[in-house]
Amino acid sequence: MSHSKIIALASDHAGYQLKSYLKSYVEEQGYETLDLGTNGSESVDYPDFGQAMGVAIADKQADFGILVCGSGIGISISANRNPAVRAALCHDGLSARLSRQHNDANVLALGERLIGIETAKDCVDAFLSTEFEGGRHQRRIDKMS
Ligand SMILES: O=C(CO)[C@H](O)[C@H](O)[C@H](O)COP(=O)(O)O
Repeated sequence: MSHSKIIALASDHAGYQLKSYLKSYVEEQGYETLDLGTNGSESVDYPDFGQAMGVAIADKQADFGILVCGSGIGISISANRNPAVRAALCHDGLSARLSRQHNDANVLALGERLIGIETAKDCVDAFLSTEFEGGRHQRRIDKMS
């Protein structure tokens, strides 16, 4: 099945393996991907990749983003400095689902050193299959803009 949506992915060195795995995972589901790096295990700085995600989302080069660093914390903080980004750091599928339903999150952040592959897949599946509910939640999103 092919999707019209483009998923941008970015990580630092500590998230590189999970980012690579998830890139293939979403491509197998028919999504187009935009890989913003990093491209190996050499130590790099997560703000460079969080900022790259912010630009990709702000410029509408991608519909959604997936960020990975060791904990997911640094790279999500970095991406959230861009006003176009609502990045949600998730450790379980329910959080990922709620981040879409209530927060209209457009970027999912994960910590490779904290969660396993199956949990990461649960998060991605929930994130990409859940719609924003709007209504009272839209009012709250508007207040953040
Ligand atoms: O930002 C982080 C922690 O808040 C990430 O986990 C980074 O990936 C981590 O800090 C990288 O650490 P390293 O010791 O340089 O590999």
